Amino acid sequence: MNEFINFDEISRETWQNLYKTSLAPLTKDELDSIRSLNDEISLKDVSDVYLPLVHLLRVYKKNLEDMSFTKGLFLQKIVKTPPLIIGISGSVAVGKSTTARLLKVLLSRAFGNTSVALVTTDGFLYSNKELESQGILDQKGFPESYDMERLLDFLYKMKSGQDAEIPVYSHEFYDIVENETQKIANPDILIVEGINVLQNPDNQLLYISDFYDFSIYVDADEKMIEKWFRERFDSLLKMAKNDPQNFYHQFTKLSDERIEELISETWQNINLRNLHEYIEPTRNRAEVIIHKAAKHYIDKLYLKKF
Ligand SMILES: Nc1ncnc2c1ncn2[C@@H]1O[C@H](COP(=O)(O)OP(=O)(O)OP(=O)(O)O)[C@@H](O)[C@H]1O
Ligand SMILES: CC(C)(CO)[C@@H](O)C(=O)NCCC(=O)O
Repeated sequence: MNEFINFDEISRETWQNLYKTSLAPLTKDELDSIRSLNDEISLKDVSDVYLPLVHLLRVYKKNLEDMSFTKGLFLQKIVKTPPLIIGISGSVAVGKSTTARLLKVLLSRAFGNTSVALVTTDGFLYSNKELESQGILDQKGFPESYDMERLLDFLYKMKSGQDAEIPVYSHEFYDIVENETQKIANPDILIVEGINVLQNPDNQLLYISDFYDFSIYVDADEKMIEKWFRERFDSLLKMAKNDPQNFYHQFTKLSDERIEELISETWQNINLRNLHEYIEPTRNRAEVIIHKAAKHYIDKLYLKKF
């Protein structure tokens, strides 16, 4: 069966005209804050693709508020609207965190007086020490490398209006950071970004996907994603050159051939395998698939029909 049978394929040209009216242009401060996230982000993408997406999210948010109100009427009590939870998934290095950070800026702008929090599921990876003791350090990113129960518990707390503290992962240290946590205090909107956002572990009473009100899968041709993975690896090496604390520092002393081998092995045996086996199979659970072509240019989107 066609995987996209349940989706409308929408070209960028059609999408950008779906909601053009009454969008105020971005202010200089907003443009600066977007550029500071990643100075490569195309501002044309922001106005053509992300602003209509924010409008669609407004519809989902309103729907959630209406539902809480109506439920309250039925139960004859005040039901507080839970936070709108948005999941963002896709391959390693496809651009999930950049998309998530951009969306955070745009949602804060679009919904005045609304707190928007962003977390990455990287924080729910087991520490290197734990992965090593289970003999699965080379499977970082695979389902068994995450504490999914803790992630579920966190999402449950968020939906029930409680505060939470979660662990922090550092790409530079390649590990969970000891004695550091991220505090999340009862936001109105929560963005959860990670490769496993749409994965449902077996034998759980609660499904992770039950917590999302909206979900996005960032997609691209795998040759393209490999290119972005390689570019990011290069920039991590550059950043690590003069920093012996950085995990990537050890690689800066290797020959170009050895580095090439290392990148190819990591991509082929870990990240690409993970994409094929565990990440891509969750793609059709998303509400929206954002498809990127060369240079991160968004060429089309898929919107779930029902
Ligand atoms: N819209 C964009 N425009 C230009 N460059 C981008 C864009 N999105 C991502 N990138 C670049 O692509 C690379 C991967 O992006 P990012 O770190 O956001 O990916 P990710 O999916 O969150 O990766 P991971 O799962 O490993 O954390 C980075 O080098 C980033 O600078
Ligand atoms: C932390 C994850 C799992 C996800 O962001 C990923 O970036 C990662 O580190 N994967 C392991 C293989 C690698 O080093 O790319």
